[in-house]
Amino acid sequence: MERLRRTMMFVPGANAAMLRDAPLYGSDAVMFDLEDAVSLNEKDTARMLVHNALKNIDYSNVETVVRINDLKAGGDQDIEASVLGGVNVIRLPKTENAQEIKDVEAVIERVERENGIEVGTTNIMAAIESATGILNVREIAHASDRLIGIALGAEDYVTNMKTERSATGEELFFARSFILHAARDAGIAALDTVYSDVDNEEGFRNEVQRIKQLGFDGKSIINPRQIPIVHDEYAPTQKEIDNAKEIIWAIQEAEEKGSGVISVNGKMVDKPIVERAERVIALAKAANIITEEEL
Ligand SMILES: CC(C)(COP(=O)(O)OP(=O)(O)OC[C@H]1O[C@@H](n2cnc3c(N)ncnc32)[C@H](O)[C@@H]1OP(=O)(O)O)[C@@H](O)C(=O)NCCC(=O)NCCSC(=O)C[C@@](O)(CC(=O)O)C(=O)O
Ligand SMILES: [Mg+2]
Repeated sequence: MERLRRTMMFVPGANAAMLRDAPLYGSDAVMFDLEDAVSLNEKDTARMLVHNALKNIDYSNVETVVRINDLKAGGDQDIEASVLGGVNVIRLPKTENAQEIKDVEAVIERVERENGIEVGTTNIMAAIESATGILNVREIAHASDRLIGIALGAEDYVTNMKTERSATGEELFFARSFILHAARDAGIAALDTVYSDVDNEEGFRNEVQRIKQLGFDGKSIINPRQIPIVHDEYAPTQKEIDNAKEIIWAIQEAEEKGSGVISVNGKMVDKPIVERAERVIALAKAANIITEEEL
């Protein structure tokens, strides 16, 4: 089953208490930051804290991600500490071209080989945060078999574009659409950017509704209070669940009779509609609206 990535919560790598409590809040992924949330004089401490957290804290089903520094600024040491800690995903910030992902992959592979870790265990995510990155996102999306997703980093992106973030987000529409198309073309996840105004619940909810409608799998977030809002917006309604169940049962019945297309409540149902119904069921299970056993 496809892994859900509705919420990927940034946790500053130098904050030991936040690293400890991060998995308790219920996000789909926790993302330990060694880059911009860590000051230069705390980089070594943060790397060590993140390594120890990965090794000693039970993150259970919560996917672990580490946002590393540029390879020229300690990123190789960040990778080593994270891979040895058993991280699931390395996130490269400010990715501008495919070669940078290949370089990250080479370091990961070396660390895996040298330490008896099965080669290919560690996944990669690319965060795109500039015009150059957006224009190269198609190649980036295909740069490595380890790449499981692409994320937008809008704070750096709008700075690079010489603008600011607005409530309606029109300055991000092209970047979001381009990232989504590249991710879907490569068959990987698309993650939207952080919403920095943590106390503005209404503005955050509006943004979540917009990015869900565009097609994003989820969002990078910065605070536990943002988790229930995203999960709530991504949770299907009972009507959507009932409709999805009906579609799946009907297509199973049709396939038994040798047909791939049928009509449910007067509407044609074929493969893409079945795929959408299956996603509704997966989201309903993730939100504990229905049990794993149902369907
Ligand atoms: C925003 C704020 C200061 C608010 O603090 P507040 O104190 O008001 O929060 P409260 O709600 O009161 O906290 C209630 C309880 O939750 C605990 N708690 C809070 N946040 C927690 C958390 N994240 N992890 C675990 N625990 C947490 C807290 O310790 C407390 O625990 P307790 O005392 O026990 O009750 C805080 O959240 C925070 O630091 N967030 C992370 C910020 C960060 O990482 N920024 C870098 C990544 S973005 C970037 O770089 C831009 C980007 O690159 C992005 C891209 O690329 O996508 C681009 O370009 O766009
Ligand atoms: Mg950034």
